[in-house]
Amino acid sequence: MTTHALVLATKNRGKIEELRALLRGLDIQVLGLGDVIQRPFDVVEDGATFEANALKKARAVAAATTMLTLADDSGLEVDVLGGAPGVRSARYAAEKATDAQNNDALVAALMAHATVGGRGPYKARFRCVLALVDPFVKNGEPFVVDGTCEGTITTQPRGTNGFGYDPLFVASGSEKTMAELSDDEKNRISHRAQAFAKMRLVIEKVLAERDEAIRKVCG
Ligand SMILES: O=P(O)(O)OP(=O)(O)OP(=O)(O)OC[C@H]1O[C@@H](n2cnc3c(O)ncnc32)[C@H](O)[C@@H]1O
Ligand SMILES: [Mg+2]
Repeated sequence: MTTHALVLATKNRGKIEELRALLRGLDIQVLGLGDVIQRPFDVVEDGATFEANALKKARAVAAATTMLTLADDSGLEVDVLGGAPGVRSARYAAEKATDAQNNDALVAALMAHATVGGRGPYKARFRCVLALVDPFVKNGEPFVVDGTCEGTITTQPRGTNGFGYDPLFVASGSEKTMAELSDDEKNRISHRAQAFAKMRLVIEKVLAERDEAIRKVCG
């Protein structure tokens, strides 16, 4: 029986842990960037959409590794901020900002909004686009899926689980922030889980096709 492998085109530890948990149960070995590329490797995320950035990351890593590659581009959209931080979520406070700095910048932006009469609840959503690139599919198109998790932003951070804006995000139907949920609870409702539910079928199909191709060549 063949063991397939897939590389995750992300440097974000939080995403890696969540994607590994979501991929559990598939007959596939999951590798990180550091397992397959032993040199500095940066992809400039200058796309105008999550989709453009996810595709750019997936294509760059697939080209560098020749491996089946899964990339994630994701972020938070806050309605009263016109959809910001959006594609700039990782660098909302500054280039190379920490999660804490981004959270502080988001609270500051909402406080500034409050001083001109705006008030909560601040409707928001997490969005995730996953792109899968198989560099050996002839004339192949990448597979792209998306997922959304609706909620509101609280200006009082709570919880220590998860990553990014999780301490400020309360999913619809929940009282807790994402950072107060267990890993399993977050992985049942998150934007990443919603996207992965669609991607899972695609990965299963790719693996079945590879099994078939391997059987033909290797018996
Ligand atoms: O590009 P890679 O290497 O994958 O890692 P990154 O952290 O730069 O990832 P993005 O460019 O996709 O930016 C996503 C940002 O959106 C936020 N974000 C995405 N998913 C999140 C989640 O599940 N919980 C909290 N914040 C999240 C968080 O601040 C991330 O840094
Ligand atoms: Mg990034």
